[in-house]
Amino acid sequence: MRVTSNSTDERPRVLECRDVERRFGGLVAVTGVNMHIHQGEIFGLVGPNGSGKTTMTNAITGFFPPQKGQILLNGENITGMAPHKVARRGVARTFQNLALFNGMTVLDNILLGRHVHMKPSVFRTALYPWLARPEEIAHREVVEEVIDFMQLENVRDEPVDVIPLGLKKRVELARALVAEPSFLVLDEPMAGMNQEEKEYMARFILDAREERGVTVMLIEHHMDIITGICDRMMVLSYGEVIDTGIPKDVIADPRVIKAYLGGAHAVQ
Ligand SMILES: Nc1ncnc2c1ncn2[C@@H]1O[C@H](COP(=O)(O)OP(=O)(O)OP(=O)(O)O)[C@@H](O)[C@H]1O
Repeated sequence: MRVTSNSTDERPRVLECRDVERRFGGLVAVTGVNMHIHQGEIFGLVGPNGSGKTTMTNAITGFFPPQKGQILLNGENITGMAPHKVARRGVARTFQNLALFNGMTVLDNILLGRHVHMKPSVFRTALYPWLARPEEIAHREVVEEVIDFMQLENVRDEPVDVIPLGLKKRVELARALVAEPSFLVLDEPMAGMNQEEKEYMARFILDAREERGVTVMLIEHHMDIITGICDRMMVLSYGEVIDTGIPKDVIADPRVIKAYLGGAHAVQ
């Protein structure tokens, strides 16, 4: 099914969520969520702890499908689709808690992000290793280019567990980017970072949009980052949307101020 935009923004909608609901037992984690993200946007998703941000991320990426509503990616209904199939459609994500493989190098962790493009031809590769060579070289080229883009050259051969948190978060973003996504979902990519590291990460996200044409959904608690780099934002509270719009307007909304002052995070 194709969906056309009926807002004043004529850009195609990469993502559209319609009346999405997800429950866990008796707990309604999100309900009645309507949202859309245009091609090329950086879209912020914010809300106090437990408001349903990660639940929406998991619903979109196929990890926990919604029980009600629809999710459309580039006009295609992907509701309930398995995560690997969503990934093959150009969606990559990072996780709130680091999901890197300790003991492996930075390079090998990033290389894992290419798995969506790798052919499962273990048998053929074992018998005829030379057939796998061109494919491996192509994967390596993408990885090298992303290592350069994310400025990880100096730590490429380090075990990932010994590098600082700011760099680990950068490795996660690099692993998502080597999948060559068109839509990137970032779940708190700046958690635990100092100001300088946050600004670096914000720059990489902006560059990913400018230089790689990626559309971004950004979950963040740091309101200064959201207002600084997002084109539009949406606020969830207790699993429901309380406002969507350009950051300047949304952070002035009394309902948003109340939700934040009632929670752990203040609007800055
Ligand atoms: N797998 C799960 N099983 C049971 N309850 C869950 C599960 N995932 C989320 N929840 C509940 O759903 C609600 C929304 O949680 P969610 O993690 O989506 O919020 P969040 O906005 O991402 O919070 P945070 O900012 O703390 O990460 C919470 O009450 C949470 O306890």
